[in-house]
Amino acid sequence: MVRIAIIGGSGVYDPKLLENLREEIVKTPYGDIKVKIGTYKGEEVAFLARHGEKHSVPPHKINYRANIWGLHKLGVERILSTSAVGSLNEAMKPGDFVILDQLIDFTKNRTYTFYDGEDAPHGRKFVAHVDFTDPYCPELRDSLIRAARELGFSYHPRGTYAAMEGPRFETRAEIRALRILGADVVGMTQSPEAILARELEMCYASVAIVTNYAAGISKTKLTHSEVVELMQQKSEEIKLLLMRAVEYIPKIRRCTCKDALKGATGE
Ligand SMILES: O=P(O)(O)O[C@H]1O[C@H](CO)[C@@H](O)[C@H]1O
Ligand SMILES: Nc1nc2[nH]cnc2c(=O)[nH]1
Repeated sequence: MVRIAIIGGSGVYDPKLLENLREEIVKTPYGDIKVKIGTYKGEEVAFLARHGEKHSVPPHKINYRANIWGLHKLGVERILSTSAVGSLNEAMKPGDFVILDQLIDFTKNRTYTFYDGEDAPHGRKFVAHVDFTDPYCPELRDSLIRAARELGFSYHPRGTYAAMEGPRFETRAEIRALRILGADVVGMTQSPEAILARELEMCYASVAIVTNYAAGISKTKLTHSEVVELMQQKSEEIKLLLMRAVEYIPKIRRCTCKDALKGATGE
């Protein structure tokens, strides 16, 4: 059973961090996913490229439900992910790591749940309203924070991520509004990825990498190539951070993520 997975976002397409790699196609009610499975210090770890290995899938077209359902089917309990973000907070500068602790969802046209009642294409045909007060697993966040601190990286132990529909970048006015609402960084993929993991009682955390200042703050035009270029510059640090964090993930889950459905279905 693979207990830990890494979801690589923009700029993180191959699991060069793992050894003895094999590829598995996992069938799910939402479609099949392709997962690479390898080992790191004897621990089996699954790797999934969020946008596909060639970044062919835009953020609003990602099959988030197949991805998360497929990892759950493999036995994954803990998911670490990367997110390339724009920063609205001067203190969070390009190249910084932000261990997200909060999320505000402004996406518009995604599929946000597995619990579609009678329409659900699997046996979980019940209604469920899960608690999402704290969207990220405290134990995984602690593992990422400890790793970033020990590696001496420039990091922020918490940050609020505004999830935008994309695939365009934001207007000046949208960023002005998001700052008023308390967002620190902005991206396009944390919703529904984080909520779907919680709905299957999996632990989830994301390390955001600031690739640019957001629209209206940046002095230059926003480009995806700038995002990928900075992610490539940071690829070694990202690999070190993720692997050190994997080592620090507690073997026993004492967080409440594993009980997310308790009380959620009204039973
Ligand atoms: O969130 P990840 O997958 O890192 O991707 C980020 O990079 C792309 C924008 O350049 C968007 O998809 C945004 O969400
Ligand atoms: N939505 C959004 N996603 C990003 N990913 C990297 N930079 C940005 C940005 O400025 N806005």
